[in-house]
Amino acid sequence: MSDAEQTTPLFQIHDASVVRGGKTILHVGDFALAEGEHVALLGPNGAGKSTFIQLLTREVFPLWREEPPVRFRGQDRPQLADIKRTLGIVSSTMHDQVRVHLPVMDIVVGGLFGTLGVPLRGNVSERGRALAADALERLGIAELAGRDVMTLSTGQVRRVLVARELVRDPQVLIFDEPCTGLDPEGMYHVRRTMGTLAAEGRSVVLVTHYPEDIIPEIDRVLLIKDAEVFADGAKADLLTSEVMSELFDVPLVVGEACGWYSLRGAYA
Ligand SMILES: Nc1ncnc2c1ncn2[C@@H]1O[C@H](COP(=O)(O)OP(=O)(O)OP(=O)(O)O)[C@@H](O)[C@H]1O
Repeated sequence: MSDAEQTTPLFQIHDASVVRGGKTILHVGDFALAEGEHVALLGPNGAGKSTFIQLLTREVFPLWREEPPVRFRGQDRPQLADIKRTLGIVSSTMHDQVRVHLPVMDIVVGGLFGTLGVPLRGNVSERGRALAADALERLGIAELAGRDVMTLSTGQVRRVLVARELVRDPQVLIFDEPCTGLDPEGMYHVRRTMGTLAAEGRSVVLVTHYPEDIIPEIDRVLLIKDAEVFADGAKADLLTSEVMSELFDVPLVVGEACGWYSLRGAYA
């Protein structure tokens, strides 16, 4: 990689406004994410977090500006295929679609085709199956390969969906509220999975309502409130009782232990 490529951010946003029904649902002044950098987007319901992610994935477009508001690796009109190859996305939307009796191996191999299972005419090479087996192994769920996905717990399905993204070897993993609906065991494993991927050198972009999801590897947090970037900076500066109370508009107390954060209500 040349020096110029190394310093070009993975994503760059400048003066991006997303308008729906005559209302600005997100405005971002300036934001840049470096290659390999991790960030957590935190904020209340309806703040604009998912819209922010959709700006990056080009599922929504900002208002036109003379200077293009969103750039991917310096390009203002990137190929969608390049973005798709670079990003892996784990969200509850995909989880909701897991309603078919298929072996876990087929679900994971399906990631190579962008389908939920292996397409009828899909020709799965030995290498494809080996990639899928390797992804399952790295996430510590190799023993699930032959299981019917419909028989798994919610937490196991979510990790299978991470493996499904990993077969394409994306440099960036976006986790959109990955722990929603999971019990403590499921949360433990999903958070550990995020740590594994961060340690492999991939960017982890996390969208969450809860500081508990922010793994120690993520140092930067982007707080979003009322369709604006409320703050962008170091976790140690922003995950404080004062800032969280202001972000969520209720009195809250932040705790920290061994790089992990927690949030509880400050009841009088
Ligand atoms: N197509 C649309 N038309 C009108 N309003 C929309 C549309 N899409 C999103 N919104 C509104 O934009 C705001 C931001 O939505 P977004 O999904 O980005 O928030 P979020 O922070 O991800 O919320 P949550 O935490 O609840 O998932 C919300 O108030 C939502 O109702």
